[in-house]
Amino acid sequence: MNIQSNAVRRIMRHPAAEGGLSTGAASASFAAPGDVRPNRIDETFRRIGEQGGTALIPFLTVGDPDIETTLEIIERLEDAGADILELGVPYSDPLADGPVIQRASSRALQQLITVRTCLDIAKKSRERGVNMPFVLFTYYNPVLQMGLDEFFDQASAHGISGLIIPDVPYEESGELLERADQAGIALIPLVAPTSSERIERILNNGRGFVYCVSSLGVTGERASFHEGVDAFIRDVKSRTELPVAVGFGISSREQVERFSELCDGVVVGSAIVRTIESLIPDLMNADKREDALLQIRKFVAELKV
Ligand SMILES: O=P(O)(O)OC[C@@H](O)[C@@H](O)c1c[nH]c2ccccc12
Repeated sequence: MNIQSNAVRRIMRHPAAEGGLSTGAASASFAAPGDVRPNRIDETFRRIGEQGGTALIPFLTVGDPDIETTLEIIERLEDAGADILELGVPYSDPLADGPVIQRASSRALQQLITVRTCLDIAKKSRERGVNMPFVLFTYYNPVLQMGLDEFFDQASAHGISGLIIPDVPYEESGELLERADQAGIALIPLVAPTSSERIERILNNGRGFVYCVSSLGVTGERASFHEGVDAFIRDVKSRTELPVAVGFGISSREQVERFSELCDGVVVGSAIVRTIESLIPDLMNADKREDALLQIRKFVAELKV
């Protein structure tokens, strides 16, 4: 199938995601706060909300196991029904990540993946007809290394819609929020069951969507979640007009279905990264590559509710 037909196929599946076509939404279910320009993340949640669905938000580590494979996996994720994609910038000290994503970061760093590579991947994916909004996930150090001016100029130019920086607390994110707003990029806040009295201030400065962390600790598949997680998500939902997504530990359709009752989106990272990891030998084998890519697509398609 040539790229042109891929692009057509993708646009036909997500016409509203193009942003150029009206969804006919009389009232936005989820409005960007204040005068912040709505971006494609808002449109995506609104479209899915109107359909009574839940946004599926995969995370992958860019460049794991290599750049071309990441590009092909991104296409399969969209084909599988992913609605928004978290593009993870590999980092040498991923303090919030469990062993699966730590290993993926190490493999990607061996490919010399940088923030710029990740932005290039975003641009190349667009050229290949991928429509879903991209959320760049990065620790703060790579952004500092690049310089804030250059980072936001390049992120905006490469079509990044959202940004998650887990190691910058809300209290120190004033300049980042200002620059992200200027660049038209949603700085997505993370809230945890322990955020308590800080939640109000975090939500008041939220953009794009609110990322509820389901459990304490680091990323990684879980059989159970923080005991008060349902009440926590309901509380966050009651305090914001933004869409609310939950992540950390989610790895099965049953878990996605459970959380889709409570929120507007579900983030799945480690389970997808581990699936990719388990298939690396086949992904590197020309005779088995296509089947391995199909297995990744099937795994993710099973998570779409
Ligand atoms: O991997 P999990 O348990 O499915 O959780 C999502 C997570 O991968 C992704 O959102 C993420 C990757 N690294 C992070 C660090 C902090 C918060 C979130 C993240």
